Amino acid sequence: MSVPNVIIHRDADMLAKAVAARVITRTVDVQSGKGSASLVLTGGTVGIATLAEIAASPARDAIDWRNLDIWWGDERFLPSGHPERNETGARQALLDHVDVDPARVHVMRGPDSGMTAEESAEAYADELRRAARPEDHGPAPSFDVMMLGMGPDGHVASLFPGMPALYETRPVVAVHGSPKPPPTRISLTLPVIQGSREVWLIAAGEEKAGAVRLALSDSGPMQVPAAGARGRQRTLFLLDRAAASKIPSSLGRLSSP
Ligand SMILES: O=C(O)[C@H](O)[C@@H](O)[C@H](O)[C@H](O)COP(=O)(O)O
Repeated sequence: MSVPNVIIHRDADMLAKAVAARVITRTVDVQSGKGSASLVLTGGTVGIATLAEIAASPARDAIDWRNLDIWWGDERFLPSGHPERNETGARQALLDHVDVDPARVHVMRGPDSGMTAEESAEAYADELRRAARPEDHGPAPSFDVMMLGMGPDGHVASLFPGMPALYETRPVVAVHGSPKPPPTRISLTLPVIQGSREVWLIAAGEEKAGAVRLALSDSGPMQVPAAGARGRQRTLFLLDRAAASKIPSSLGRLSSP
């Protein structure tokens, strides 16, 4: 697992713009190397703001949208089209505005599919398994970039502190009783997160500062799930000043003055 690199931007707005630029550049680099790329999206405020900034960027068409797989780190178990679904936010902010291949937009199904949360998690695990290549050495693709938001309690995706989902070895899990509403969710698990080539944890706001500090310390993921947010080749902690305000200054330098 890679050691996190901390990059600090002035505020949440600059953070979303800078991450958007980074997504575009990274995707173009990966596509020029191997043709297609895979990107895992996150819900949450900064996650969706980042997608809106990608949509607004004139450079967005440098991406070959037809050769991109879109996945989610987690989803709220609500019917499709529900305004609280991470998918709905991502479609409105970005996916409805670019030429993605609908067959490569891999959504986690809601109750309107007729599936229970457990069945939906299994269906997603099957989809991941089908997409995995021998070089991924596991039941899920080794994603090129996984973006993760983080809650003030240190949760990432829908992996909340102290919950059994953190011990899960299957790639996808149904989560019940989430402390952040809605209570039922579907989430990728730590082994899949840690199998990603790059993991980018994105956080803004003072209420995240304590969790950011712990996620960079040697806390275990059981207490602070974000401490398990590490990619195989690269881990970035992309923060605004407020979210970075409790980390030792040796760890990060301000990137946007
Ligand atoms: O379904 C969700 O809510 C998310 O995927 C979740 O993991 C989110 O990214 C964090 O809670 C941060 O959310 P904020 O940026 O809104 O604080």
